[in-house]
Amino acid sequence: MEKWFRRLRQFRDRSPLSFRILTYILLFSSLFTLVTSATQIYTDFRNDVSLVDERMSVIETSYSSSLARSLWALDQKLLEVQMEGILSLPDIVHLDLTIYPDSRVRMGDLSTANATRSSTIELVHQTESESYELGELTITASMDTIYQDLRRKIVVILATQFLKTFFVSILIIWIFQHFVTRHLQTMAEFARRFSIHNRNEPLRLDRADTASNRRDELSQVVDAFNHMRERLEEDVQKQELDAAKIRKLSKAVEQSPSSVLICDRNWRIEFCNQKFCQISGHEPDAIHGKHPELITADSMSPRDNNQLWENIRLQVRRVGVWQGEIQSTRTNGERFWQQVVVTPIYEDDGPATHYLILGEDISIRKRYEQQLLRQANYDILTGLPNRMLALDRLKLALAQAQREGTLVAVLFLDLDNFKHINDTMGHEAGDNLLIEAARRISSCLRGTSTVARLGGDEFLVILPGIKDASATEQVGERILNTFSPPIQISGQEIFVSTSIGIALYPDDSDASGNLLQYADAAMYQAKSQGKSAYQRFRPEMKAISYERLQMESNLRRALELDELELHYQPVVRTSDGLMAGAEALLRWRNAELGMVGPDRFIPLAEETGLIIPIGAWVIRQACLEARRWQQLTGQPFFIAVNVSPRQFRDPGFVDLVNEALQEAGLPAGQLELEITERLILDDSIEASDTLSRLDELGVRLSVDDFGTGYSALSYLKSYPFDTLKIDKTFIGDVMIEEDDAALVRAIITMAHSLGLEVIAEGVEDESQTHFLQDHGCDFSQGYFYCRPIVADEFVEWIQTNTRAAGQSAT
Ligand SMILES: Nc1nc2c(ncn2[C@@H]2O[C@@H]3COP(=O)(O)O[C@H]4[C@@H](O)[C@H](n5cnc6c(=O)[nH]c(N)nc65)O[C@@H]4COP(=O)(O)O[C@H]3[C@H]2O)c(=O)[nH]1
Repeated sequence: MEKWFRRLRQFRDRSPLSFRILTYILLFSSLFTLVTSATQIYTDFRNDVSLVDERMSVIETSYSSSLARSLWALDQKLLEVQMEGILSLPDIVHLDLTIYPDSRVRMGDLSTANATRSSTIELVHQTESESYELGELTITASMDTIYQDLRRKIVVILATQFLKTFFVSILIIWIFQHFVTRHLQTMAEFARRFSIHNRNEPLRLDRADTASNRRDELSQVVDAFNHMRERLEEDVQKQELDAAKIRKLSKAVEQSPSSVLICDRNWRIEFCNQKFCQISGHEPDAIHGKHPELITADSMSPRDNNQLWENIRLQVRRVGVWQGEIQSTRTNGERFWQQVVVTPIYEDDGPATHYLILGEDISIRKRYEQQLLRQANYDILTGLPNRMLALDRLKLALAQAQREGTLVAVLFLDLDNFKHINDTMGHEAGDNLLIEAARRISSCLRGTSTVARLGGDEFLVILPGIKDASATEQVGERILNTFSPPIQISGQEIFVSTSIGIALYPDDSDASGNLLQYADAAMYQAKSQGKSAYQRFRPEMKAISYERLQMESNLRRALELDELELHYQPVVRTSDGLMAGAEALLRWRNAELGMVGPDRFIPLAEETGLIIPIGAWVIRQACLEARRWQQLTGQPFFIAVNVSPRQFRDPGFVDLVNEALQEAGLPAGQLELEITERLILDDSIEASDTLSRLDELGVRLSVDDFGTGYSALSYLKSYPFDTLKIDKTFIGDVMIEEDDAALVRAIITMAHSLGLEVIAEGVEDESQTHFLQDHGCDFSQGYFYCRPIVADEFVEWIQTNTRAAGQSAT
């Protein structure tokens, strides 16, 4: 028994649901069996009792009249027989016959019956007219058999029903266990094991894969599980994708090149990225929860700072964005500029939940802008206001003078020997000279005056609020005096003077443009009258100024109108006077100005930049002519062309030379470019590069006017020169001045030792040719041989020269 209980307990623990179902089935089926069996038993019992009653009633109907007759007839024997007959009937155990008035007959035994049931019959004799009550018979039936039967039935039915219920329950339990519970346990186990990390295995039940199985509820639950698993899988994958996206986005924000601040709805900093920390110097923890106004707090007063952030807040709320440039301070105290954009972040359609503050360090751009602004208004070299700012100041001064009834003086200054110094000592020296000149001019003026550099070596001085014109001349005098002491440039003492032109408002003009123009004209006048002087503008100077302007505008159209022409001066071999080449020299034939020499218009062309197209025309034309003459004479021939510094520095210069050679079909070795010493002394990388590229082309390079500059002879070794041209000033005096003769001898020797050929320029008489021949000068050029002549005449000269050569040869 104990064993059975143990097993039952195990079953209960292992399969509580089955156990409970078993219990319920047992309980309910037992109850049900009990009720039905009780009903059945009761019904049977009632039937048995009815049988007894029926039997009593049969006795009444069948025996009452016969008994009454036996009594009427007083037939005791028959009466007993009849009563024994009744007593023999089933269950009838006792009869009690009462005979009126006072007799009684009893038959049967009542003592053995535990439960009885009685019925009394009236015994009446019926005649035709009367009826006589003779007595009554009480019949007692025993109920013991019925009750015994009832008990037996109860026992049998209960036992069989219980057993049946029990076994049916066991069967149901087994079926339930086999078909349902174990699968439920599998599902439970699956659900227990199921997690985000263990979600790949689908749920499968250990049962046959039949059509009916596939349709049943368990399959539906399995499908639901697997569907849930797939959905979860999809959700997890989506979540992983979302997470990856979020990771990517947050990395992008974190590593963004712009600084990022994210504030909550109350403008408290929640997040800042690396860039923000890097540019501001703040640590994320230190600013967390603080207001972003801290980024501008040290750059302005607390009031302005509050105002700024209040404006930002209002604009972001009204317009949805604020952007602007703000100055911030790094934690190390350094100021910097940021381009800032502030926008709200919305979630769905609700109000702003956060604010995004994007910043970009624009300090470099700001500096650049300030620099550009400076460059637009100031001269980079000297730091003085430039032409634009000077004009602005002049206009302001004029307006003020008009209000106050005062005078304004405009002084136009030009350094007298700047060009020469720049040419001979190089750019750097020229720059230093300009800086020093700016300093000296400024030192002569008071605070309200303006000194500006207009360009090149031109300066402008504006003296506002003058009461007396003589004050202007005093300033002019002071400026002239300040240039008296020599200036130290490149280790040398240089004397520089300036020429000053003065125009006065309102005496000369009330327009700023005119005042400048008049002061310029006065300056030219001062220059032409011996330099280092100042001149007040006089109306007749307008004409001179006009002429210069006229020349400039004419020169602009010279190329177009085909007014330029080249003259050629032969270069001969000094030893025999035979033609070796020619130098192309530019002339300008103008209808109004007549024949204009290069000394008059080349500086203007350089100043205005016209030298670039003019110089290009010269090189092209010279190459074409050289090629033509070579074809004509059949002799090798070189053409020398002058190159001005501005032309040489033009980035397209080498290409131009190459194109000119290609167009003309002239071998590069037959073109010689004459370059002044100034260019070479300016040891910029560009100059060196251009010389090398020209050398690579095969073009010959010569140093023009050698000896006039502050020659640093070392350059002759560093650069690819082929020829050295001794300036005509030395040749002119070679027979008179022993110094010059010695110098020329030395130049020839030195050039030869460096592998350079020498051309003597400005040979005017025969004695000079002999000198040059004696000292081995390679080539000569000068009026002695031929003046510069036009192309057609040059062809004739070639023929004459060739003929003369032929004669001297025979
Ligand atoms: N007193 C004297 N002078 C002589 C004698 N032989 C030649 N000359 C002159 O000396 C100058 C020589 O040219 P440069 O030194 O290159 O000096 C040239 C050159 O620097 C420049 N130039 C001429 N043509 C051009 C050109 O096409 N481009 C550039 N950039 N400059 C040019 O103009 C300067 C003056 O040219 P030009 O007036 O033609 O003056 C020429 C020439 O006419 C002589 O025996 N005695």
